[in-house]
Amino acid sequence: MLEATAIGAGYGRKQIVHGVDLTVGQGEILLVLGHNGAGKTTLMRSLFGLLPPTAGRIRYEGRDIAGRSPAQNVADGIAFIPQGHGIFRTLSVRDNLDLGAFVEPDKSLLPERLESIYRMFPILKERASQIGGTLSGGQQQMLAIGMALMHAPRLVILDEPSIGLAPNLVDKVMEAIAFINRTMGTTILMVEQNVKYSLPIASRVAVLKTGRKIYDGPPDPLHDRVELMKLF
Ligand SMILES: Nc1ncnc2c1ncn2[C@@H]1O[C@H](COP(=O)(O)OP(=O)(O)OP(=O)(O)O)[C@@H](O)[C@H]1O
Repeated sequence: MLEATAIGAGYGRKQIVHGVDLTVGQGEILLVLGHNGAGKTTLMRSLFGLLPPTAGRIRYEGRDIAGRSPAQNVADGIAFIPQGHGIFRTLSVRDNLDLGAFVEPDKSLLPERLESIYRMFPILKERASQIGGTLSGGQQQMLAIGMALMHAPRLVILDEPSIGLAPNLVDKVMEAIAFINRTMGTTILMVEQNVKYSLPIASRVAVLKTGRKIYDGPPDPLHDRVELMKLF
């Protein structure tokens, strides 16, 4: 579904990502691991169009998308959920969800979509009129995912959805991501630091180290702590 080849990215003259190849197959959950500062966020931002890559090619569903704007990518079925959720903190839960649907041209699809999100995250229905910024961290993450789902993306890019969450909430967020993947067929590209909770839901894993990919393969070998440590 997504095929990035020899991606380079950075800030000004500071090159952060060096020649990374990354493919995400239709229906996969690709987990991107790596220590702090490895360049995971920089890579995701460049794939989504927030930071134009300095090198390489990005193909999505067979089309070249390098250089496209985030708005064009959203309209083409890609959602990006940034670190720290990216919700509108001063707006209500319902208003956030409505804004998530902003790019959907067929508004008649929205009531059913909203109901399915409420079924998935009943807390969002209970708190529909509450101001987003007053939700707990876990609830804000659910809202960010709900907003993304309002435009029925085919590919969701998530940047560290577990950050700042208590372990029981991390578990719930991972469960929700796996559920969306399984029931809606949504392809997931997810950056995480929390190996314990993210590895069990991954179909494949890529590990970045100082801007280079050093592992790309099945999650199974990484359940072995010694193998995992070799990569960090
Ligand atoms: N806007 C920016 N301007 C300049 N340098 C930046 C910018 N954003 C990130 N960097 C640098 O790029 C490097 C990689 O950062 P990045 O956020 O991509 O890593 P990461 O793997 O996502 O780390 P973390 O897991 O801590 O979020 C770091 O050295 C960081 O300081």
